[in-house]
Amino acid sequence: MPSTIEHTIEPVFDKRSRVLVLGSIPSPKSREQGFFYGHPQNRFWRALAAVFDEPVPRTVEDKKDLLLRRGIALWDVAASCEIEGASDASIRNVVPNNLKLILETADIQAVFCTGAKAGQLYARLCEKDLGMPAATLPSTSPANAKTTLPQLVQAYRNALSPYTASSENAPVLDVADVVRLEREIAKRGTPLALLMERAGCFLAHRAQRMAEKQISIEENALLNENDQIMDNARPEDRPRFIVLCGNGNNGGDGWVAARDLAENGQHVTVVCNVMPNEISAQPARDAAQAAKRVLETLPHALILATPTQEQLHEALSQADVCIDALLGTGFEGSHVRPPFDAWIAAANEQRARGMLTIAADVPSGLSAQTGKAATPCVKADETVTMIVSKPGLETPFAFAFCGTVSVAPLAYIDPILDEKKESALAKPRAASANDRTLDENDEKAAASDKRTAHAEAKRPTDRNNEFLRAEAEDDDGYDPYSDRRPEPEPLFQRDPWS
Ligand SMILES: NC(=O)C1=CN([C@@H]2O[C@H](COP(=O)(O)OP(=O)(O)OC[C@H]3O[C@@H](n4cnc5c(N)ncnc54)[C@H](OP(=O)(O)O)[C@@H]3O)[C@@H](O)[C@H]2O)[C@@H](O)CC1
Ligand SMILES: [K+]
Repeated sequence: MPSTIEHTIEPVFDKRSRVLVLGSIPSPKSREQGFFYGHPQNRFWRALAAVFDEPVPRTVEDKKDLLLRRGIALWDVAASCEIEGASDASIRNVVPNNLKLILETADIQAVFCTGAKAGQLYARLCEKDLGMPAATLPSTSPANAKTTLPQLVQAYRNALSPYTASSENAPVLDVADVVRLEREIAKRGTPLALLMERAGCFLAHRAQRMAEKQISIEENALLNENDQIMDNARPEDRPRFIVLCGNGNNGGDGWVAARDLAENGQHVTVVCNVMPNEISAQPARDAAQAAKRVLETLPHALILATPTQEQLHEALSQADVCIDALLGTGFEGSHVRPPFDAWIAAANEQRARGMLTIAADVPSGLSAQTGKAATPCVKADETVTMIVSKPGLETPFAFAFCGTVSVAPLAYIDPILDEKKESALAKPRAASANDRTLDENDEKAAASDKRTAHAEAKRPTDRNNEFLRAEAEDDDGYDPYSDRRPEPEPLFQRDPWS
């Protein structure tokens, strides 16, 4: 029997939205959850996350954050209709939503419908009024079995990418400003604990992607139907992850990443110097305690506390991918103190033997502010830096330690940055990167831009790409990815622009 239903979920949009994505009407499961595409088998959120190479958002807050960060407005065509269950084919007597509400606020440049029914309804009831045609994308519903997840991802990527925001344009902020920014984000409703949860999940996501490359899984097998990456691999063939966790909040990111990897069925060893209840930094202590409780229940997870040098070497020698979460923006000094100095040396040795390393926020031992490397300093293949980039990661020689730098967009910061423009919170990532930033010292900013542009030009995006590797070689043939000490050693104190 058809029943009449009213749409009660608020649309998601703001003045920065550039593309409008419309379904027909929320399914019973979505109505129950109070948010769009809520059925666990619906592939909308998995496809969207894959388009932007992000972890799949889990909560309504994560989903809203992703949409706003990427400039996507989300609603449905119907404000009310008659429908049988979740069957689009049974939809009758549709009263459309007032979509003009969104167009009055945002400069929408394209409209997409998530399935044929929504497309037909839009064309019949909304197109004339709005003066914009809509393109129809394949439905993400499990009922649309003929379209696989990789096909969905491709279709949504092609459609959305020209209009949506990329994290490559994220600004560069001084470490002190990042701390202020984090507090401001928390004040506006995303607590530090949630930022850490997202940071850890981003790290886990990138580490899994790195492992996929490492074990050469076919590109088109990366996203299988269940999005359980590498799920088809036999347990003994799965990659092994090691997570080096420090005693501060950088370590907290590592504990969350370890928990997330283990929950995804991966083999994980956490190496730590203190147990979670001894961590004084918050939110790291709570996050690490929660992670420990989960890890202890999983047979493929191991916690190695205060290991001997032999135990550490043994654990590293079995790892395919290492997450370095020892020291982040709180690191100080020209030397890393024991025992982390020995841990870093051991991790770098193992990397030279083929283990891949991914650094949380900044390679441990590298100053996020100046780019100066301490003794010793982690050499990473990739650095996942949180929220925004930091000046130290943009210095000319930092990429010898950072590898590829990617920004994990943990929160929707554009409104904050725009408001803080006048107070000179942000400065641009590259000379042309964006125009919403100011600096109190124009000369300093210009020098920083020049260095940034230089670093951008020199940073290889793929260490396996021979051309990029060749370009990354300095004049003396120094390859930053090798473990040979450069001759002459590039000193961070020496400003190549002076
Ligand atoms: N705030 C947030 O909500 C979020 C924060 N986030 C994350 O937090 C990170 C910043 O965390 P943080 O400020 O706790 O500092 P952190 O980098 O862990 O370092 C402190 C530790 O380093 C140690 N240490 C220092 N110098 C040393 C040396 N020479 N040699 C050896 N050890 C040394 C110091 O030791 P201590 O001086 O206490 O003995 C202390 O234990 C940031 O990078 C990001 O990853 C994200 O999750 C987003 C949400
Ligand atoms: K780190």
